[in-house]
Amino acid sequence: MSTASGDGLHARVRVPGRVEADVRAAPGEVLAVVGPNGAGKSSLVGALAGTVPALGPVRLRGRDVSAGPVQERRVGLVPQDGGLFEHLTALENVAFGLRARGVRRGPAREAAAAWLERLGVGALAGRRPGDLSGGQARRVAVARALVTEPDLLLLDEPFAGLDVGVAATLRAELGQHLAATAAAHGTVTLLVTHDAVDALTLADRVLVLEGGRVAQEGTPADVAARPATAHVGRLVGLNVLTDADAVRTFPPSAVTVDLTEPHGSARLRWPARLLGLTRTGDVVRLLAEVQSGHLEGAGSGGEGRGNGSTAPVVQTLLADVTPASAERLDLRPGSEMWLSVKETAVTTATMRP
Ligand SMILES: Nc1ncnc2c1ncn2[C@@H]1O[C@H](COP(=O)(O)OP(=O)(O)OP(=O)(O)O)[C@@H](O)[C@H]1O
Repeated sequence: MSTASGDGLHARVRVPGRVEADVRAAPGEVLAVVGPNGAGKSSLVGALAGTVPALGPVRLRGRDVSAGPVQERRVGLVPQDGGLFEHLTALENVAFGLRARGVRRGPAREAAAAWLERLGVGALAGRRPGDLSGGQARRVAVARALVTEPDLLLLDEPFAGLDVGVAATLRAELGQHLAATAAAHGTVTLLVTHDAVDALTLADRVLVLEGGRVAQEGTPADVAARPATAHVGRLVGLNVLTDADAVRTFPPSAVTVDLTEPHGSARLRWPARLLGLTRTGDVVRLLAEVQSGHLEGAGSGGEGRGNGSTAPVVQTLLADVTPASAERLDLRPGSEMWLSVKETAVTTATMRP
């Protein structure tokens, strides 16, 4: 196992007329790449994978791989369509990358079977892609990329086209796999997405591309609090809370702000501290810090939620209020308050048991 993680990724990608971007990621980091259609996301992925001709160095673990043969880049690619070979079984698809690297048939199949098992599709090892559902095929494609222990994992819209529930479950599980792979191998992940939930739940940092250039770069909370472009503003108009058992999303407009603990049925609520506020038009957007271990459910269905079984984690939430409310509540950075949201406004994705 390679634990020397070197310098992670540093690439200066230039695909003339399509994209020009300086991309850096520390070992183990997950970088979400967002941007409107035609921004250059797929061109960037192709350039890093070596499938789109590009200029500029691509340094992985301190070594420039841009001049060498593509098959020698330790890059795992999950393309938008999954890219599975139709004539191979799931197991053969996953073993393929290892075989191409000279791993013998027996060990390659063993490793492939183990990864299919980890992705929850071990029982489907003998099926061909045509006999898998969209979600199952995506799991096989992810297993195929991860089995090779890549230095760089490229996920191009990994949840596109899946139905919402399948995407939510896979997203939550993928987060765990990415964390494990990052810890074991220092793998850098670059995740292209059109979905704010992906960017906010899975990424350590977000890179915004527009017109082939980097328009903004920062932590998900930074980018969500101060989006540099209208596209990003629309994209990140969501709160995401990650707990041990579930990922919950809801819009800032659904959050209610009170100075004392609110009562009422079926609301989730958190004591919070205001970090900052910005006014845009008729809306004041608040950025606040909450401890997710203090997540409290009122009314029905509150079991297992923030019940102290895991250490509280500080997370940030956005809340949109009217300028009049902000004034009435005398909100300023450092203010203590309560945030709450109706359970019906929350979308919950639970992990596969
Ligand atoms: N094969 C190609 N040859 C020439 N230009 C291309 C090619 N593919 C894409 N482009 C152009 O390069 C620019 C970036 O496209 P790219 O597909 O990388 O964007 P994207 O952000 O991935 O878009 P989308 O979200 O629609 O997939 C666009 O102006 C596009 O028209």
